[in-house]
Amino acid sequence: MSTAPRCDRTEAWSRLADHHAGVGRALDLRRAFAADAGRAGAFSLQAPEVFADLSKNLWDADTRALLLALARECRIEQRRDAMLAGEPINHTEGRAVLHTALRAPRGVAPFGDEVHEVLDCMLAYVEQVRDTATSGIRHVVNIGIGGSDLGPQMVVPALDAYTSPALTLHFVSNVDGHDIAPVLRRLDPRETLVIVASKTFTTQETMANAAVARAWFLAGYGEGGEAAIAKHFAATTTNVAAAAKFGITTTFGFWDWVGGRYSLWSAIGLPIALAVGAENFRALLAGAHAMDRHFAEAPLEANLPIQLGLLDVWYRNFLGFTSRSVAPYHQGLRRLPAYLQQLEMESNGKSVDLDGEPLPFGTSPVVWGEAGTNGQHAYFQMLHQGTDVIPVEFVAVKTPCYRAEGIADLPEGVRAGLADQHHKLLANCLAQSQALMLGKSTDEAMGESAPTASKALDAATVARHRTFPGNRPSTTLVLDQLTPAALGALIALYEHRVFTSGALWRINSFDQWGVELGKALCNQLLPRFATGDTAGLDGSTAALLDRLLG
Ligand SMILES: O=P(O)(O)OC[C@H]1O[C@](O)(CO)[C@@H](O)[C@@H]1O
Repeated sequence: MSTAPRCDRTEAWSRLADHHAGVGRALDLRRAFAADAGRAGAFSLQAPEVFADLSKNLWDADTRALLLALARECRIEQRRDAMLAGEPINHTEGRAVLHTALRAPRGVAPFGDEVHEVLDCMLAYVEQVRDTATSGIRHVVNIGIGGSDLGPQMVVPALDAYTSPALTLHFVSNVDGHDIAPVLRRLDPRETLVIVASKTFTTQETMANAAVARAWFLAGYGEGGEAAIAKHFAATTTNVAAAAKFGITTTFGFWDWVGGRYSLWSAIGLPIALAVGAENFRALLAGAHAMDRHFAEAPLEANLPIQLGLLDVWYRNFLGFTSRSVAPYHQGLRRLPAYLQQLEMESNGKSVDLDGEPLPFGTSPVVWGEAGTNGQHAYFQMLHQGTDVIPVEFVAVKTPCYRAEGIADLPEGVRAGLADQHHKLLANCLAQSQALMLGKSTDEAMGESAPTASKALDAATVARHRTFPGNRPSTTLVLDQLTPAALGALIALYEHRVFTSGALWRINSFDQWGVELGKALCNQLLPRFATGDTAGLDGSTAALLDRLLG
């Protein structure tokens, strides 16, 4: 276990506290930009595939220098290297954390051969299935939850431009039958491949859905159904024996050193590879690997994941911000906030350090968001004028990319309309970060006409309602295009950023004991749904059970 100090026990932490008490908490972005024409450049970083404008954040050169000193005192580089070398840094489960090995070129990483054997095998299978004229498969249903669902569910629409029109992907995760029933209702078992994705192959939701899918398949397939399961079901799991017991013979394995929320690069990525093909899946891995190299090799001053992680610590522990909103201005990235919720909140939602000592400071922020511009018409009101300051992370993509067969045939007028929409999208993205920062003073509001304001109110009252405090921080990440490589790099960037804040907080970012209690209580409650027995339950749970069964 790392002996590196916890962030709050370092000299840099005390210096940051002093800095915060002085200029650090009073930084005004408008004044900072006015005083420094070079601020945008000084606080921008280029990492592989991802450019980051960090200049609209509430920090200055001193803040950044102190945060970098904090990172060094917490031995961030040694801790990173320990992870990359395969040391068992997930000490509560005695496991290494080696998702980076899944995207390293052959021969480079620990376990490289084994990883590439499975990858080659999986991608050969992918190409067979994608030859739909021969395979007869037109639909793929991925059954999995959490890390066995969110990654593929986020990546497949993001890479829509690269997907095959011959295969349609469906995702089922919830134990609620309202998830699987509408999916299966529309499908023909003879044209369907069901993937049962579960690291453990014991997860209640996934096992229940897999059993329903199996029953649906056998009922719909008719004669020869049992034998056809070999062709129409595949499993992605570390528990190959359990998959075999379920009756699945096509299995792609992975290893206990791949955390569920870090697993889209492993066999759990099978639905992604089926959607975009082997070459594009390899490009996704290569993009992530490029970001891994950046994380491993760039000096801290130029290291984007580390700087993002440091900003997260600054915001959470010094400025007291409890949440961060993610606004991808690309409809294909609409599931990115949900994906990041698991990545960050399951990793860093911890309240004891590596030694099990309670932490005296906050850890994971709430991560939430929605694709722009949709979020603007929902919760951005609160971001601009609410009482809480919530840093926003914008993701913008310079060049749009549509699935060729859909767009090339479209009339010129439609294509011109799409190009115009893209500029509107990007203008909205920039305008939101500008508005958050610039705000609008009451005097400015007084000077403007407000034709829709009630005539019953005096001008000063109306102006106070139309005032924006401004000085609200944001980061803007820019990708040139949402290619498989760019998406791989973006996801890896987030993984390493979560590692960085977790390492400074000296927590184990790679276990998830917090999900266990609810699972155990659910298993205790379940038999009561058959018997109606409420004996020994707390009053609320007993009354709710009665109501649900009555
Ligand atoms: O892949 P499995 O084993 O079905 O687990 C699914 C998910 O359940 C969790 O264990 C808890 O939510 C996640 O960490 C994991 O991604």
